[in-house]
Amino acid sequence: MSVTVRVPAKVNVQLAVGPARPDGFHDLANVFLAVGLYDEVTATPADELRITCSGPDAAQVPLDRTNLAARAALALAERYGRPADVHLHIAKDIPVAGGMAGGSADGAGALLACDALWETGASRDELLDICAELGSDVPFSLVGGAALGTGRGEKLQELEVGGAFHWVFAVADGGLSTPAVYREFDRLTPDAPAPGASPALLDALRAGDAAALAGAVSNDLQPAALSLFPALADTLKAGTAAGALAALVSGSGPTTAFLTEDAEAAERVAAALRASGTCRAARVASAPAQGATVVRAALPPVE
Ligand SMILES: C[C@@](CO)(OP(=O)(O)O)[C@H](O)COP(=O)(O)OP(=O)(O)OC[C@H]1O[C@@H](n2ccc(N)nc2=O)[C@H](O)[C@@H]1O
Ligand SMILES: Nc1ncnc2c1ncn2[C@@H]1O[C@H](COP(=O)(O)OP(=O)(O)O)[C@@H](O)[C@H]1O
Repeated sequence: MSVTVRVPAKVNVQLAVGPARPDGFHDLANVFLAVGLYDEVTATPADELRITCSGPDAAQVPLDRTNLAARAALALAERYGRPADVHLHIAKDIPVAGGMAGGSADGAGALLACDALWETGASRDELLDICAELGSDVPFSLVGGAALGTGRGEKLQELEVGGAFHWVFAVADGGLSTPAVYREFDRLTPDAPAPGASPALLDALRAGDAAALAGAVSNDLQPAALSLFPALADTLKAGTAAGALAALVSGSGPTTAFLTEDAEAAERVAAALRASGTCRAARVASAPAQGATVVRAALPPVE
């Protein structure tokens, strides 16, 4: 038996960041939107825990127990007092270290896949608790759609979305470390106010209104990401010049995100970004996307 789970990437349409807390994390008003770029995690019984990864960025993914998929399997196995005897294969399509929560997606995907394979009977709330232990963004990868994350981003309130939004993601050459971007935020923003969600942004999501959403998106980590990766300013300019309604850094970056009017506009902006030479790749995706979902449960092939 093997189980395959598909998990989406995310963009933060609002990322409001407060001051550093005593535990080193930052309180957030983090409006997550799941987008249609996916990793797939397949769990198959094995003698011991083993991680493999395929895809263009596979070489950048750790295959040891620091991999979020491995940590998810170990956490679930520990909770249910059983061995984590599973092979997890990650088919990776989400850019690595790009601010699109690819590692978090694999953590949520592995958790759901192992849960189905081991038939633990864990409740949704139990799975969400394990996700929150794995990382601030992991609960959202399980839930998908759109949600407001408060606390360090792990406390979720699901949001209504009234229509499809069409995005382009420009993948940068290189990655950014999330802790380094938060540290740069602290340096640049010594008096950060308490974060709050924007009512105009929540209205725009509810209405499915791309122009209104474009006027309301914001990312408090963007100045920090630009400070550490100044070339991103050229990518943002190229997408804006090509007609994007809004251009912003995705989360801690360095992937940049462009909101467009419709699917055709997204293809035009993606082509212009590719031609601009300011990014490694440009990917089109629509939102909202479904959270972690079992897409296949199959018996092994007969030998
Ligand atoms: C910035 C965001 C926006 O959604 O995502 P990415 O752009 O990295 O994908 C998140 O806040 C990243 O969440 P995630 O990547 O899960 O972070 P974690 O593993 O929990 O924490 C990694 C490190 O990021 C910093 N961190 C994270 C979350 C938070 N609310 N405050 C923080 O200061 C801390 O330095 C922490 O040690
Ligand atoms: N399954 C995974 N996929 C990708 N990166 C992972 C994974 N597990 C752990 N990591 C580590 O997490 C770091 C951040 O990766 P990722 O989640 O892709 O980016 P981001 O946090 O910017 O969205 C990587 O540099 C890598 O060392």
